[in-house]
Amino acid sequence: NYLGHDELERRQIDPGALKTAYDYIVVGGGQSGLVIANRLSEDPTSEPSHMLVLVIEYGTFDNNPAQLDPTSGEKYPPGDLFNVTAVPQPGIGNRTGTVYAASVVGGGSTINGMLFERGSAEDYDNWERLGNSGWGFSQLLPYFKKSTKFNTPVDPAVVAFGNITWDPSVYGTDGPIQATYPPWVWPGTKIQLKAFNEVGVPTQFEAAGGKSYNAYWVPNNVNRTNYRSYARSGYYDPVKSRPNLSLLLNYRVNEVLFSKAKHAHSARIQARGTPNGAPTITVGANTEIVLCAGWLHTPQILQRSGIGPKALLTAAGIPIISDLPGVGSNLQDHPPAEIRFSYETDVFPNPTSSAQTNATFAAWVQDEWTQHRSGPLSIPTGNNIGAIPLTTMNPTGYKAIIAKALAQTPAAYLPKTYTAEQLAGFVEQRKILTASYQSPTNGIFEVPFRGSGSTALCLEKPMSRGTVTLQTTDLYAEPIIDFNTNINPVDVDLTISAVRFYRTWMAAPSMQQLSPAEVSPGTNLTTDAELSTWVSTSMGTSTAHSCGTAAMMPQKLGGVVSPELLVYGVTGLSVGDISMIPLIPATHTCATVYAISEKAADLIKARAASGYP
Ligand SMILES: Cc1cc2nc3c(=O)[nH]c(=O)nc-3n(C[C@H](O)[C@H](O)[C@H](O)COP(=O)(O)OP(=O)(O)OC[C@H]3O[C@@H](n4cnc5c(N)ncnc54)[C@H](O)[C@@H]3O)c2cc1C
Repeated sequence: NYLGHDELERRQIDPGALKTAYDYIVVGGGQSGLVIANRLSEDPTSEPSHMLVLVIEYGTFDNNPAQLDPTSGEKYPPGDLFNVTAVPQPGIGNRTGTVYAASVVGGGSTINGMLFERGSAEDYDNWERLGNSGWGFSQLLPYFKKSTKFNTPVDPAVVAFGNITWDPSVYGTDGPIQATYPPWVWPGTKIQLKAFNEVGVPTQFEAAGGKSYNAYWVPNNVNRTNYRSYARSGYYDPVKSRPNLSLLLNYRVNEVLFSKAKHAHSARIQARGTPNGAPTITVGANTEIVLCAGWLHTPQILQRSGIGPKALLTAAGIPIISDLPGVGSNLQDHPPAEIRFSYETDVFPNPTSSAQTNATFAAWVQDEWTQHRSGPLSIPTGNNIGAIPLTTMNPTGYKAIIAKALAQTPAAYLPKTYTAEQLAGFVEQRKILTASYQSPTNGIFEVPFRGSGSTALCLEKPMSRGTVTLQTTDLYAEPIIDFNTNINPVDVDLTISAVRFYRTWMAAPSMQQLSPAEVSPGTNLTTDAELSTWVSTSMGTSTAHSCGTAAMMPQKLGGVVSPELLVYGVTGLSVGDISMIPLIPATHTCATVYAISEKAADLIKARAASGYP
């Protein structure tokens, strides 16, 4: 059929057909898991590369054709997500906030908004500054390229109308994930860009070469005919004939099991939906087990396996294999604050009201899509981002915010469980973050825009840190999620700076043709105290960019994995997903996860080639 999924499902192996052991077990067939499984199973015929790879995925395929259309980028089908909530968040008025964790083959890439951008060079250089040699932007750029194929946009008239610019040299030409600009630009976007320029935010010619700050165009991960290009279509479907690659669906990895010498030798798995105590299967891994279960479950699996904070494991009755306090800590995201302006004299057509109020336009939109896969419905969540440096947002106040951050007692706003090592790690992070706060080449707030007056202001470099903690009374229940959103008052100060700057943007000369009228926060809220209250009632927990819960940092700084992505204190176990991020980059995370997992695969292959210790 259209997706060829009958054939795909025939390939999916039955638990009864499992071998006793594989060379590699990849835990989680989400975005990073499919990348790593593809690369590790490359070259199946020539020894010694004939590696048997098993991917174990909790979810299944999403074969709904609508999930491949750009409009799926804002739908987030509940069946493709874990049904979880965070604990009440004191920093945002005790609201619980949304949690996004994918539970489907392809993971986040199957359901995400298809905004395909990278962070700035500084974002990744900061990882290296934290003691992670080899992870700066120049070393990651080859992997960004390797994962991508940039297609020249199909409609030159749209490119000319929007003045969309790009530099093909920063993209790959034959990578598995396709990217391009869709054949539509809302006219209001051009006005918004011009207004940004007027308030000191220039437009980048191309952001993906390490310049994702100020204002810029962002491609979407879609193919030339505007179908979602994602881990399944790019890394899994094309390799379905490989005899050495197997995918087991609807199974949950409970634990990784270790030898006396603390070598990870097998995974214990259980059929999805079966109760605690139901039969499990143990599958062996001769070479390595790679955790790719995402920011929420990679730390949970580690903790269940005896790798995590000693006190937590003891409370849960789990024998300690490696006392790593950082497992499940360091949780970061981009908390969003919804800001709303109404454009009283909006241009036509616009994304806010034109399709609702003009039947002719609405019919044209549908027709354009069904006949040509073009027009407004070809845009997923958008193509324009402002990533605003703090020095631009708050030129007179940024030094005071930095001074406040540096004067804080580090433990004051961190989870009570933080050890001396973790505190030292946070102090290092704070040094780096405050340097970013005064950098003109790093975005601190993201303002996505697409011609409408309302958007989510996203805090790109928060000081607050959350946790993912095993339920000690039910190890197989979903873990306790605490984002600690805005718990550090510096995050509130940064958000207030962003709100004020948004107002400055709306007051720019070019913007006046749209007559922007503030709806929320509301013009009556002006003082720090008033805006602080607004922030706490309107900020959310997540933009689905959660990361950092098995961070790559030196162990003496509370890290969980080394720059080779190997888990400290054991052998044969690595992390290849978004959990390894030590400091959240100022970008949507999908492209970064492709680069991380491509690099992870190379690291794994290199150690296999050089012989394991
Ligand atoms: C709704 C949503 C919208 C987003 N929008 C964008 C966007 O527009 N642009 C952008 O750049 N980024 C976006 N992102 C972020 C990006 O998609 C993610 O950061 C990325 O996909 C994470 O990849 P991962 O491999 O670390 O985890 P995932 O892709 O989440 O993969 C983890 C996999 O592990 C499986 N799993 C979990 N536990 C177990 C277990 N115990 N045993 C076996 N399998 C298990 C899960 O089912 C899942 O398939 C979005 C994410 C979401 C969820």
